[in-house]
Amino acid sequence: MAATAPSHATAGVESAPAGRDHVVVFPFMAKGHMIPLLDFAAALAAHHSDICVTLLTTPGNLAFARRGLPASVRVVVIPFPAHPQLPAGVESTDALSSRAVFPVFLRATAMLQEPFAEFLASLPSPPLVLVSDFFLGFTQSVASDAGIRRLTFHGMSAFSLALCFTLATRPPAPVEDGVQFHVPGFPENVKITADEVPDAVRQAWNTDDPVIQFLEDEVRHWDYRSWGVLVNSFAALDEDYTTILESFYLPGSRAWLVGPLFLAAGESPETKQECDDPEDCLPWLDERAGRPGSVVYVSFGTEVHVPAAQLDELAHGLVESGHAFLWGVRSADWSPPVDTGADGKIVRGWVPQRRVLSHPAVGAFLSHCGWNSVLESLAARRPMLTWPVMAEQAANAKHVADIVGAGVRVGRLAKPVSSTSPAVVVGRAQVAEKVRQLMDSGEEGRSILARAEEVHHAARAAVEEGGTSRVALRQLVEELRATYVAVDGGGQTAQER
Ligand SMILES: O=c1ccn([C@@H]2O[C@H](COP(=O)(O)OP(=O)(O)O[C@H]3O[C@H](CO)[C@@H](O)[C@H](O)[C@H]3O)[C@@H](O)[C@H]2O)c(=O)[nH]1
Repeated sequence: MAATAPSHATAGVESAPAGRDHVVVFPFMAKGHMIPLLDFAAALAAHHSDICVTLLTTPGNLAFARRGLPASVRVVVIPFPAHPQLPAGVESTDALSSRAVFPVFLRATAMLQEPFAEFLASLPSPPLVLVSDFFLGFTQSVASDAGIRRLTFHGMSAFSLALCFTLATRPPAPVEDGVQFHVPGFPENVKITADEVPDAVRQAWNTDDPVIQFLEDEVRHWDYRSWGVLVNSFAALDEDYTTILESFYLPGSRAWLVGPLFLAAGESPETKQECDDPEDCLPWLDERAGRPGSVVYVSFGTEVHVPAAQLDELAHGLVESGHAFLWGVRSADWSPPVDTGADGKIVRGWVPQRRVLSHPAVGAFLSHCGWNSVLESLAARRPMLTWPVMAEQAANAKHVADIVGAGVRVGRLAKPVSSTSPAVVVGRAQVAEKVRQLMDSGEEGRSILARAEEVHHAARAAVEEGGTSRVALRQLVEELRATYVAVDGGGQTAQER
């Protein structure tokens, strides 16, 4: 690799990092993938101050990245590739006009290979490790060529990831809708239905969707060759699935459960002051602080597009439930068909979700079950109303509601099952009933709350001194350091597997 005219710029501290004390983190440009890796960078900097952490991102993501990081993490910016089908300035999936543009976005991010290679070539010595998202599969080949080990990150739980890998390689015999089946290698009591199988896996069985092809190539060719896999979860929630997960990687590779990463990161002076609350959600909740646990927080994350007909039913259902709600809606052109009253707040902009969830006025989270939302909700002792839509969210809902017992199921897919069929709509009566089931302090609601409380304590314990995640982070650094050797003449590190 030639190190001529590198096309990257450093924003932050300028010190030239030495290999053995340097970790490079490269997140995919989607909020649900970026946030946990920002937290990983912050956690590493907080607990291993002798390591220099460099976060790699693109210009359009710089401000968001910087806001989530302590000043000690160095940020390097590489240009986002121009793609004829992608409007200039769209550098994160939450800015995509629809899910249909996602394949184009993936192709654009694959073009980051060259500036990424230039960046690595400009380093004085190979870093201790590269931590990069599986969507950036090219990072494996570039790092490998440069004699650098790569730790892959998927954003998912060990449960969902192990499920994806197992079912992708061992499809079950056809089963009817709603019939539960056992997944090879999983504990006997864990059974799932066909519609809980993650989208990418189900589609891979019978379509040639371009996104699925991309993901399959990423995993088969690159991901399984990683030195290990970083998981934003913790042993009490996910240890039953780590052995299955590890079996897909090269012998000796480990799944490192070092989360919840936002708790492991803690709050630096910079991130503590930074609270992006453009819609004044927190003051609105403060007004309801006298009624602890009375508000349902509603959000479908940063990727899901919910059809207007479904949003209408949800609005009616929330009002009919009689409970207060705070709802972050992504669709700019949708208006509620019903007067939501003073106790129903709908916001369009960014919600400071973690702070909202830990606010005393909030009692539950109606969520699409993105993995970050699951962790944030349970860590804040908030039980969940699960409403998965896409990706591995139905598996996460299974995990929360049936395996952990900290949630009530509201519905499943709000999206059309095919391009010609109408969206599946969960009716208002069902929404209202499920909200009341959890919020009306019946016996079931109390036992679900108790489970959320247990997960909250386990999550905190995991990241404290001596906790499973804190120990795993230390072991990860120790093992990387113990096996670090500079590049040999053939461009391979001795420890490369
Ligand atoms: O207004 C908002 C919206 C989101 N968030 C944060 O954004 C993240 C959203 O992540 P997540 O809940 O995981 O949802 P998605 O953005 O939908 O996540 C994608 O990535 C996840 C991790 O791989 C997957 O589990 C999901 O299925 C996939 O849709 C969380 O940290 C939220 O706290 C906010 O703080 N404010």
